[in-house]
Amino acid sequence: MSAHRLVPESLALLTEGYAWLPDLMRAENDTALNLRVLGHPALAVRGPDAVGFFYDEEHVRRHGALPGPVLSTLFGHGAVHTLDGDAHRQRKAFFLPLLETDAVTGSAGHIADAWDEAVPRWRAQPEVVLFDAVGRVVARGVCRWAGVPLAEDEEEPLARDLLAMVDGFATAGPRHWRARRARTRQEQRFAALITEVRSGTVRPPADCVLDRVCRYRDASGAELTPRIAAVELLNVIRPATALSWFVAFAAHALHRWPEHKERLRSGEEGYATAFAHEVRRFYPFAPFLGGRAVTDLTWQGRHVPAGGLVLLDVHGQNHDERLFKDPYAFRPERFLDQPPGRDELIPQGGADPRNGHRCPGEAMAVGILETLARRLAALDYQVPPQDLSIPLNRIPTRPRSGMTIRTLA
Ligand code: HEM
Repeated sequence: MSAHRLVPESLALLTEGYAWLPDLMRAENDTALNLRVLGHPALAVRGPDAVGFFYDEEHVRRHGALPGPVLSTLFGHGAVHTLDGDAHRQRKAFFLPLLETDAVTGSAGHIADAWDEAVPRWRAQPEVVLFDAVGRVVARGVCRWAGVPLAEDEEEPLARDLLAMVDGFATAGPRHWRARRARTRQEQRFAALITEVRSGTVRPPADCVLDRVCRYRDASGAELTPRIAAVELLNVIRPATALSWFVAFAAHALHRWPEHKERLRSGEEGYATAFAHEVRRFYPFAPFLGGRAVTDLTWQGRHVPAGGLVLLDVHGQNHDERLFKDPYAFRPERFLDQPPGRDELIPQGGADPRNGHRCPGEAMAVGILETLARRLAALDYQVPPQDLSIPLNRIPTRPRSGMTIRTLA
């Protein structure tokens, strides 16, 4: 093992994307690695024990770890992602009801309805780009569920902005500037909505997400400013549209390995859940997560000084053969008899979402993906010739074509 690799890692990240950390780990044949990122010492780790190490607040803090361009696009400045300690616990409480069964079935139900409403429109079109079409379906369904008013003609522009915010967070080019403009536009729009709810001009259903964010109070008893409330409302609506990526991946999997279609259609007990987990494991989404070392840390004999970066190799862990046999085979069956271990499968972070930063929308994401994968498998469509490659140097990646389908009547 070399003590510190001196490759210009930030450059390597841009050129290698998802393969960057896993390749470095493979070269060292290890599950931990010292490296330098933008000239700073860093420690990259993976594995269930490393998840415990990474999510221990005595070890790693999030404040100051997320680059400004990521906040200006993906999460929003002042978002829950950037908080630590009591401030984080208090803010996270707003998101914890998302873990409940009601939220999972309610959101999936509304999104399923929006899918059913969209299918006749798709049948009237020669071709549909599934990635974009699902963005619109999810935006419509999740807004209905969250109590956010959305006129028919607002759906498409909202969906486009939400997808742009996710698509543009990890690049310096035009996609990034599109993402920034999208965030500014939607933060302003949602902040105005929050002001209208607080003044009584708009009356959302009691206890819906919109109602709760307007009433939420932080540790000092103060309500959130309209902008921060808008940021957190968007942190419910926006990640739901990330399901566009996973539904496009599900369509990719059904095209490559059509045998899964029948099993999804048959309604076989547990199969759709196993399929959803395998899509989240197999296909790349979050490459890694990062925080700052609170103090001088040592993990498996490797050190990182206080203030150094600690990276959790999400993509590498989801493809680690020590955890998943034959990791580059798409096999939902692996999750049929045994659900994924909490700290083994980590596409949406690890550890307990109630205590740390793990995604509070994970059960919702699985529920929505299961529901839409079943509907996709039940839909009669053809896949015309197109570029189905999934470039690993694009973050977040997707099938290049967006998965174009021709629906059959
Ligand atoms: C495609 C689906 C999704 C993916 C891949 C995803 C992924 C992630 C990841 C990787 C994190 C960071 C975990 C960490 O920093 O430790 C996260 C956090 C978060 N996610 Fe998701 N997510 C998805 C869906 C959702 C949904 C549907 C919601 C809400 C409805 C949601 C809300 C959040 C929030 C609020 C956080 C911040 C939590 C915190 O900092 O405490 N996500 N998500």
